[in-house]
Parts: sequence; C-alpha cells; structure tokens
Amino acid sequence: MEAAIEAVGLSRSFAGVPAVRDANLRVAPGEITALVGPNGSGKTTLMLMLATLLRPDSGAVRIGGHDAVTDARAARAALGWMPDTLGAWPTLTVRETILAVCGMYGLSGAAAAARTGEMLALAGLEALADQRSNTLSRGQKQRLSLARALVHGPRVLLLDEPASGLDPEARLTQRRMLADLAARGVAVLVTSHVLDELEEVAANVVFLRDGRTEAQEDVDAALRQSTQWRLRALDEAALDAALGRRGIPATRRTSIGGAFHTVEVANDDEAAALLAALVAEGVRIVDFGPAAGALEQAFVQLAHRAVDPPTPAPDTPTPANPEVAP
Ligand SMILES: Nc1ncnc2c1ncn2[C@@H]1O[C@H](COP(=O)(O)OP(=O)(O)OP(=O)(O)O)[C@@H](O)[C@H]1O
Repeated sequence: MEAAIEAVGLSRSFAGVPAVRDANLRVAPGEITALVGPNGSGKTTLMLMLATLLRPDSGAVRIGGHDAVTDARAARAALGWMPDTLGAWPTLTVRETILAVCGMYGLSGAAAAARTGEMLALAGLEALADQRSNTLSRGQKQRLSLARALVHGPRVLLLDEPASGLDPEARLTQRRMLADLAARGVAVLVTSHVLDELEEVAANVVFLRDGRTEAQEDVDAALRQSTQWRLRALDEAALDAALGRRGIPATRRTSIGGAFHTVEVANDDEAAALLAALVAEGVRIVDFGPAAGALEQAFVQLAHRAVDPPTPAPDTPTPANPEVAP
C-alpha cells in the first residue's frame, strides 16, 4: 500500500547546526503514528517540513502521494496541520475563523456555513462560536486549532502536541476523535510528551533523537524491554515472603490507589514467569504490569543511549523564522 506520509533521508539545518538529520518515516492510511523524542530533538522541524511549511535541505517528502516540495499545493490540499500554538487571527470570532479557513479551501455561502456548523459541533465549540479567538483558554484554542485542520476533510493529519492544555475529559474526547478518523482511513502523525496517552491511541512509534530517526528494530527492542514492574497482592506479607524466597529485591511504594511493590525484570518472558510462579505459590496478585508505560520506559532507554557528537552541516542560510516554502 502506498504510504500516506513518507519522509526519506530528510535533513534541515539552521545556521549550519543540524536540527533534522537523514530522517525517515512512513505512515500508512488509517494508521496513527506517534513521533516522540527529547526536547530539541527536531520533532517540530520535521513536522514543519512534512506540512510543506519549511523547505528541507535534502531528502524527499510525499504527502498523500504528492511531492511536498515540488507539488506543495497538492500536498497541502491533502493534509491538515495543527501547530503547537494556535496562531489565529485575534480579532475574528471562533465561527469567523472557521469560515475564513473554509474560504481558503474554496467553500463559500451555505456550504461554508454548514461545514462551519459541523466543525463547531465536532470540536465542542458551539457555545463559544461568537467569542473572539484571542479570548479562548489554551484548551479551547487547541480545540479550534484541530477544527481548523479538519475543515477540508484531509486524508493526512499532522498534529504537534494536540493534547497540550486539554483537561482529561477533552483529551479522552480527542483520542476517540483521532481513533475514529483513523478508522475512516486518515493517516495521523502526532507528537506529544504525554506518552501514556500516545500509547493508548498510536499503533506505531517513530523515535527522534538528535535529529535522527532511530532504527525501528531498536525502538521495538526498547518497547519490549520493560525493566520496572509493579505488583500488588491481597496479602502484602505473603508477596514479600515469596519475593524474598526467590531472592528478588523489591521496593515498596505508596500511591493514590494504595501500596504496591516494584521489582526489576529483564524482559516480558521473565515477567510472565514471575507472575506464574507467584500465583503457583498461592500469592493472590491483584495488579501486575509495567511500573510506567512501555513507551515511557522505552523513551528513557533510547534517550540515554550514547549520542554521536553533533557535526556541523555545510553552510546553510540562517533564517530568523522558519522559511516558508513557496
Ligand atoms: N528557526 C530556527 N532557527 C534556529 N534554530 C532552530 C530553529 N527552529 C528550531 N531550531 C533548533 O533545532 C533544534 C530542533 O528544534 P525543534 O523545535 O524541532 O525540536 P522539538 O523536538 O520539537 O522540541 P520540543 O520537544 O522542545 O518541542 C533545536 O536545537 C532548536 O533550537
């Protein structure tokens, strides 16, 4: 199947300092892929190139089958872009903002009004429709930003930190919306630092470190290796004794949900064997799983692997702001 989003050997430097280096990724239609990496690893720079808003120094980008550099207009028609800050017209109301975006995509009159109504309902912004966009809360701005990205029914969605500023219920609604769009064939690439939530919604992960995409087999290996596991038993003393007999050091912690133990486990096989052994010994386990999400543990592991020293790229212009591709 042809990829909906494809980057091959993508690089971009600022003032000779590489921000993205030889990055590769591929997202199929109907897939949600998480783009994760430490602060400054190049996620936004990569997203801007995919969104046709920043010209790559080298490499190729295809969006919905269109070359994002030589056929930016077609690529833009295929994609919806949600930046990490709204950047809307401050004097326009929420409704006027969406109507203006409808106009950019060639919708006017009754068709634009109908589409705007749909977008307001989708984003839960009907009650705020006549409020000026610069008076919205951060979370409300995020909802408007997503509505704006969806106006033209794009087959590709690029979302930079879409959940930032949203309350838990709005995050849940957004995750359901993304899953729904993916089920209808939309390819979604999403960045976030809230990895537990990404893990729930994304089927694949691309890890960016120091501007480079990590090899998929390294990411998969890191995801399989959850070192800290969390256990809770009905009888804490019985659990302590069973772990002691097996010579497994455990740390007791307390949380809002009650006390639990954490142990070091080398991999999923070892975790499964430990659970089977404890149950066989009659320890009544009520909670057993990775102490933090697998994605979060993989992130920490990948982020701390040895890094190559940064190499200056050949001379490149220094833009004050990201340069907009024509
Ligand atoms: N317009 C610019 N001019 C100069 N340097 C830039 C520019 N944009 C980004 N950079 C640099 O490129 C690197 C990657 O930045 P980028 O914003 O892409 O990272 P990020 O992974 O999105 O970070 P975060 O998680 O903090 O949002 C950083 O070192 C940043 O300082």
